[in-house]
Amino acid sequence: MRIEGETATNTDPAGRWSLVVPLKPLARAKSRLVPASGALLRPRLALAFARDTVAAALSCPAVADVVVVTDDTAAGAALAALGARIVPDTPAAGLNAALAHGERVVRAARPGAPLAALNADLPALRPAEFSRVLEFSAAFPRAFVPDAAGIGTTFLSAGPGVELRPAFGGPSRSRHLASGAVEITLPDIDSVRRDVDTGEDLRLALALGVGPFTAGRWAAGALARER
Ligand SMILES: Nc1nc2c(ncn2[C@@H]2O[C@H](COP(=O)(O)OP(=O)(O)OP(=O)(O)O)[C@@H](O)[C@H]2O)c(=O)[nH]1
Ligand SMILES: C=C(OP(=O)(O)O)C(=O)O
Repeated sequence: MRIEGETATNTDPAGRWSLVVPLKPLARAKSRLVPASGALLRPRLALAFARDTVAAALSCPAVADVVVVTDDTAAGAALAALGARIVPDTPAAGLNAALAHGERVVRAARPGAPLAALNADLPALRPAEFSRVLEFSAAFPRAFVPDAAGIGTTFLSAGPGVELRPAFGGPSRSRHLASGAVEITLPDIDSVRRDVDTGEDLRLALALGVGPFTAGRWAAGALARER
């Protein structure tokens, strides 16, 4: 596992992205999913969502690296195995503090790179759709993707040298708009907008087509429920 404190110089002429992915400790993550998943499956699904999100992001040619901000050691190890860099969340001060911390780590390592925050609950994320979002975002100092409900945010970008100023949590779409970030209204980016908070969100993500980790977890859970 790579740890905070490692340094690298930004010699990437292609202007590839660094992503910051926040992940709550699994014991507390995706609490709204319990009615659909049950208490046992919930943390496993939360990790599966993060694995599918990180794997899809890392497979985009425009992504140089993914930094996951988490205090969860087991989740960190699983995501490091996919190629993510893991940064501890301490002192734990909530989602936006975690993103600001990740931003500082990324800027120290790759000061001239574009940077974006990406939520870890996008199990249907498709690399082709996400690549289009990244390409589009590169034209603006700050840009964001509203979630499927049109209330929250799944992605927020900042160009080289631009502060991210994350304002995630609840109705963050209006906050990001008010902060001057450009709302990305590209067609056919459903997989980037499909965050999963509730059982209904999960049903819609499964219909869209989730990645292998979530598909496997959900199938195993269904088998267990049948027994
Ligand atoms: N590192 C870190 N990540 C967080 C924190 N709070 C939320 N996140 C992550 O931020 C993203 C968006 O959060 P939510 O959609 O609210 O996910 P959640 O908090 O697991 O879900 P609920 O328990 O239902 O609120 C997810 O990737 C979460 O794992 C935090 O305090 N620290
Ligand atoms: C974190 C967010 O909201 P939610 O918890 O509803 O996914 C957000 O969209 O900023």
